[in-house]
Amino acid sequence: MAFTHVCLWTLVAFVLTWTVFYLTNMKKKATDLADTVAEDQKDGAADVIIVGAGVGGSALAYALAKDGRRVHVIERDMREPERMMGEFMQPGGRLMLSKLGLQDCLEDIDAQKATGLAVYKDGKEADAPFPVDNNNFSYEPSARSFHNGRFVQQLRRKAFSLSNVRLEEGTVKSLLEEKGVVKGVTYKNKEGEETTALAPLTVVCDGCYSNLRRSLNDDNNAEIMSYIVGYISKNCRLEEPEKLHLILSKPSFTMVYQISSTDVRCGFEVLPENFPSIANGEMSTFMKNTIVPQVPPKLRKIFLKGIDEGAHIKVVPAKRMTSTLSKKKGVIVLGDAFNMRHPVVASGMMVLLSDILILRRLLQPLSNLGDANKVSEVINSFYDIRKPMSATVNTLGNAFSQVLIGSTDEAKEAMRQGVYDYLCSGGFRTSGMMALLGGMNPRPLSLVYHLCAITLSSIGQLLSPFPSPLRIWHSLKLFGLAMKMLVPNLKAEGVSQMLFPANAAAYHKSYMAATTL
Ligand SMILES: Cc1cc2nc3c(=O)[nH]c(=O)nc-3n(C[C@H](O)[C@H](O)[C@H](O)COP(=O)(O)OP(=O)(O)OC[C@H]3O[C@@H](n4cnc5c(N)ncnc54)[C@H](O)[C@@H]3O)c2cc1C
Repeated sequence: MAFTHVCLWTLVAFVLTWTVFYLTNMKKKATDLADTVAEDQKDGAADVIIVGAGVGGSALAYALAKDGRRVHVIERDMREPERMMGEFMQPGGRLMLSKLGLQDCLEDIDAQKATGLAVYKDGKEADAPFPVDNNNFSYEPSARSFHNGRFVQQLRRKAFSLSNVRLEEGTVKSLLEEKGVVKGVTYKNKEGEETTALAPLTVVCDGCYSNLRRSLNDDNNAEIMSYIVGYISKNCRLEEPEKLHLILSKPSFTMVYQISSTDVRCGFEVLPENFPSIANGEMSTFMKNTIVPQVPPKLRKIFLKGIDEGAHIKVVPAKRMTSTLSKKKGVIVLGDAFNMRHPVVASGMMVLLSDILILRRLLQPLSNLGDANKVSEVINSFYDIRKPMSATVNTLGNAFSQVLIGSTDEAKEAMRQGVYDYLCSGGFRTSGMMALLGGMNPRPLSLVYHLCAITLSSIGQLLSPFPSPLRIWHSLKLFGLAMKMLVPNLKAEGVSQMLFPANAAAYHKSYMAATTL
């Protein structure tokens, strides 16, 4: 009995001692952190830490530094990236670049001018150019295609030419946090030492494979929709290099476009359930037997060139992820770490640049970023103001990607045909869709209008020449499919309030005000 008492009291004493030690230590750490933040601020340390110097991190560093902020960028790899993403800058994205003063980053990288799409389906071909007479779009209405890595290096060079931008090579491991407020990051520097950096504001811009977003959002809704498989055919030039060639092939779309004066990107979408193995040669067979025969003859030679020359085949997941605001203060997540849509609309960089423009504008009135509550207010309004652009592009991307998947279902096929007919019919339909795709008309209401028009014209085609019971059945199915495609996407984007004309006008106005310099 006495022995049990001794043991129990020893255990209680141990727990008490440990608790006191732990609490004292925590308090000391918190005080140390607060002291270091204050000390760092006095020493002229950074106002903002940016994690990642990809498209978003570099562009943001430039924009904030231009406004006089001291920016510390931590990037894990400063070498030129070699990626199969972010190779096409829509006209709307070019406008954003110019508003940020970064338009020259598209120069000296052998970027190619693109005036629109050439769309192919079942042996037919049609052009869908960007509209040239869009009064609402005050910039040259063409896109640029390029090697992503060259563009990223230009952005980095431009940002780091500013004396108040400090670039450091290092890998960020975690966010430093105190009572729900992010104070900085821990990272491994180039020498391999674990160290910390502190600033009143941390921007997480670490891309689509972001580790940090998980520590900020419980709601990690990133979903892999499919895979994009691609390679580069070298030393060749397309007959029409100024068009992005989109083939409505099966199982899904194929794309071919010039990314430099001598290089052509060839790529296609594969659905996760039928992914051929690259290692055992199934992919090569799939490309040669399934994809190549569907590539129009005028593009086929170039498409085959890369395969025959053993070009390196890359596979990138096509993800979608709706944006979620972090509840923590002192931190903003941007770019692919924040929001993703299907890459078929080639618009991730455009949405990101539009976000940077808005954020920079909203932060400008704050003389210092130390007031976490004020910064949080900015982040909340940023989330609303970005909607016209982000919701339009995200909904378009996710809906478009579902329509482009080939199917044996008659209703689905009618919708796919309907998209081709509508996009390629010329006039108002083509210019309307291409203005949305090019980011020249960031209005969700216009998108809903065009998607409803596509649905109705597809139903009209299905019912003609007369509405038999089977045709009526397929039409009802098509209508159901369209709703299933549109409603969840709109709901996920939270744009229902934007669909009321009065609200839509107000949202559009605040978006335009925030992106006008
Ligand atoms: C297949 C595909 C094709 C696409 N094509 C297009 C297109 O044609 N046009 C278009 O506009 N958009 C396209 N996108 C989307 C576009 O590429 C992205 O939206 C854009 O690159 C996102 O930029 P970012 O700055 O968020 O990320 P990134 O440009 O990926 O930059 C992230 C940076 O963070 C660094 N980093 C990551 N983790 C850490 C860490 N822990 N510490 C330090 N640094 C870190 C990385 O090294 C990288 O430099 C495509 C996407 C996919 C998947």
